[in-house]
Amino acid sequence: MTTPNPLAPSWLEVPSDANALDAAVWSANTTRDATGALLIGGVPVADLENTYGTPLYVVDEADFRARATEARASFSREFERIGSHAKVYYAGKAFLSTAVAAWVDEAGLNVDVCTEGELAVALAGGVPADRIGFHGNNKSLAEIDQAVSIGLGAIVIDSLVEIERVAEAARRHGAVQNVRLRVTTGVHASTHEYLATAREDQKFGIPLVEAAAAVARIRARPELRFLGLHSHIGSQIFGTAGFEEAARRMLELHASLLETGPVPELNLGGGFGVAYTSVDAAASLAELARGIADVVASECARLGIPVPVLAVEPGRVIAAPAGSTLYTVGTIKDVAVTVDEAAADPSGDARVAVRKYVSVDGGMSDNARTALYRADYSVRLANRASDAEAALVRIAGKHCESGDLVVLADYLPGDVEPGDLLAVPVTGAYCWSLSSNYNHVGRPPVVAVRDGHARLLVRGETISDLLARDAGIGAEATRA
Ligand SMILES: Cc1ncc(COP(=O)(O)O)c(C=O)c1O
Ligand SMILES: N[C@@H](CCCC[NH3+])C(=O)O
Repeated sequence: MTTPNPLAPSWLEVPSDANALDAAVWSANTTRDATGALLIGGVPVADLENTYGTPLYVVDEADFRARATEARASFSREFERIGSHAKVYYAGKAFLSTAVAAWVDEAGLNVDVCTEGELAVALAGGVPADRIGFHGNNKSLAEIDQAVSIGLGAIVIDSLVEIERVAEAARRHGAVQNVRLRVTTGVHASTHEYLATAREDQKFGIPLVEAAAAVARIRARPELRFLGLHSHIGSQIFGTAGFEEAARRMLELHASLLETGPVPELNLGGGFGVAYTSVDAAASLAELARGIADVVASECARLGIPVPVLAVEPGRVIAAPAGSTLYTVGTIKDVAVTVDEAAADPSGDARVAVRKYVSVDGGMSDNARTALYRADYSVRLANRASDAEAALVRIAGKHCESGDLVVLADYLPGDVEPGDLLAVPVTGAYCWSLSSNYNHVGRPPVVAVRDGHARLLVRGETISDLLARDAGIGAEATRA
């Protein structure tokens, strides 16, 4: 048994088996074959590497679809139990391609988009316009015009000026547009500061105290139909307490608005957290749906109002656990690090521990979350299993930036070597969608694996693609 490395974070335990695949973080159809190599959706990772190269985003299609179906079923079951009806929107920002849009459509979900790009993909994937919602704190006039012209299911108004903008577009098109109003409840969701969206001092929505006046302005426009309020408290939130508190605050306002007109729906947004490592304890969709339903039912009873139709917008909880990323190891360095407490030892007897820096062929360009939020991930050897003693590793990328890290800390078999394949789980949300071309590295492809077959969902970018976008007219002309 390996002794714990003093450089490891306190939550990270030395694994009894550094090859084990914890079901809490690996997609449902990830296994090891008889040789110890990973199979994802029944496809050997060596085949994926040979066909598509690395880095590679791999989506376990059956797992993704099952999570989409479960989201719809859990919220429908619980909301119908309290006499409501669920409208479940998949938040496309987590990860959207035309195939993914078709999967969620087939699972009976609506789709939530926040740009004309996401809208184009959802429509190209065959999602009917009336099942799409449009968000965003700064929708362009063109985006609003397009949304109204194609009869989008709902536009979420995010600021006062948008009331006029959407109404004007509807007037031009002779339409009546369904709208929601995004309200900031002041709930301080326990998540990374950059992922909290209902605190006072941020850009989304309008404050609770200004909402009634805004709704009056919406209702005064015959081109708009007020569907109800919208709240989204943030993302990667564990537990149900934040959502329940937001529901309470929203229902108070909802009830007061019912005194002056209809309010058929309430949208409580997304933000449901997932386990990124074995120590994260994420609530199940069933628990979340039950907790929200119970609070809504009791608040509506207390306020003496009918239970509205309830909308939710899960993204990460559907997409993240179904995805993983494959990398190839390039270089490895055993870096001797002075352990902090020992360094402060007056005897001067500083202790040194080794952190193994394992560098892979991707990095912050395919997974920005570690650099952006110091997000934790885990990692496993993918091309083989090994009995070697576990070593503390840090998985670094290939970018010219010391913060270019994919996995801050985990244990891998200590014989990890250049050429090995590594797999990082739970990368199905906000990895491809946040990817970049930093250092002129092309975005990796995305493949779906299912029943032993792989199919390309999104083509990777080659250096030729990047060069083709360069508007310079070639070295000769530039230098002339
Ligand atoms: C308005 C809105 N709805 C839904 C989501 C989806 O959130 P998540 O992927 O955390 O479920 C987001 C992202 O935080 C959002 O901004
Ligand atoms: N990009 C964030 C989530 C943002 C959610 C959208 N409002 C993440 O990777 O966790």
